[in-house]
Amino acid sequence: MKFGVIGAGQMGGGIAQVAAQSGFDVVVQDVKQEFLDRGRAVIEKSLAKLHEKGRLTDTPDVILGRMEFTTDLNAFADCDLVVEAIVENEGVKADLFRQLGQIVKPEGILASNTSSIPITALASASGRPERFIGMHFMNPVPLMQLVEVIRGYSTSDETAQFVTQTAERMGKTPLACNDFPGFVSNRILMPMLNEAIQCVMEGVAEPEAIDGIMKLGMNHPMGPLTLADFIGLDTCLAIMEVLHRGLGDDKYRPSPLLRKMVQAGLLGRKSGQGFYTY
Ligand SMILES: CC(=O)CC(=O)SCCNC(=O)CCNC(=O)[C@H](O)C(C)(C)COP(=O)(O)OP(=O)(O)OC[C@H]1O[C@@H](n2cnc3c(N)ncnc32)[C@H](O)[C@@H]1OP(=O)(O)O
Ligand SMILES: NC(=O)C1=CN([C@@H]2O[C@H](COP(=O)(O)OP(=O)(O)OC[C@H]3O[C@@H](n4cnc5c(N)ncnc54)[C@H](OP(=O)(O)O)[C@@H]3O)[C@@H](O)[C@H]2O)C=CC1
Repeated sequence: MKFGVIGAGQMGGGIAQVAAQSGFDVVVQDVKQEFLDRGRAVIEKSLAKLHEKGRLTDTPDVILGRMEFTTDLNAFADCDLVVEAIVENEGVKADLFRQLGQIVKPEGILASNTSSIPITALASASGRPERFIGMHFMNPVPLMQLVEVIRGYSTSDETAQFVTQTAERMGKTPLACNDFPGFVSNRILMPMLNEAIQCVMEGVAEPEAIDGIMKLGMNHPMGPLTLADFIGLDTCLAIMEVLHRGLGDDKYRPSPLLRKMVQAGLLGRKSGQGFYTY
């Protein structure tokens, strides 16, 4: 199978890596060569770590040999499945899917790794809504078990079955849900992270204490502020805005502190500064 990935950021890189580990031929595209180089370096580091622990069936060189990195969208023409993992912005994603719908062979399936944006709207932009679906991996992709599979209004049974089987071939556990803002994962997770940020703003406790309380008290592997930094505060804000707008309830209002930090360029781990310094 030929597997396409758009975006070589933390999610796109992880999805491409796991697809190549699973034996697929993978094409990864991003808008600039420097993003591809950065993405490839992260993949190499992750593969080295997994190899060292004996968790790969092939060597890192063999896996990397299945991967092609390009800035050209036309490289997706003969892909069987293309998963998009670019910035969490509906307009930007819809523009991309408008182009992809013209480029990828008609029988090819298009999927979005969006955290929250309506799959049905992106499916319409692609011009092939029956062969369009949400394939939502979790971060960090090489370590996390879940793929949330989200059917749009017109997604066909064949498309849902193909993507479910592909997720299984990638060693993941696919779980299905319907197309509502934030799906299941982020409808439940993101208000908790937003509330933790609100606690910082209101001076309820220091970030370290908030994280410590949730780690030690609830056995969460990462505290909510560490996790928000890990996901990216820009992505967290974009998801809260989709929940707020899409569900029309003020309980999803993004914390003003979250908004201010994004405006200040404090995006978490990827910018070197968020609730913590990296
Ligand atoms: C926003 C959305 O739309 C949806 C989302 O994805 S929300 C985010 C979902 N993800 C989470 O909630 C993640 C929560 N965190 C965790 O589950 C865990 O902290 C974790 C799995 C990330 C790491 O596990 P851990 O045992 O706590 O930490 P850590 O010891 O640092 O990592 C374990 C090992 O994996 C390695 N590792 C970490 N990331 C890796 C990667 N991408 N590839 C390979 N190895 C990796 C670490 O280097 C470490 O190796 P050593 O044992 O040799 O030191
Ligand atoms: N972070 C997370 O924990 C998770 C995120 N997601 C979703 O995955 C998607 C990607 O997130 P994430 O990997 O964290 O983001 P990143 O910022 O790490 O990566 C996004 C990548 O896409 C590139 N990009 C931006 N616009 C375009 C475009 N028009 N065409 C091609 N590439 C483009 C970015 O380049 P540039 O650097 O120029 O912006 C960057 O390399 C989002 O939809 C997000 O909601 C899903 C699950 C978990």
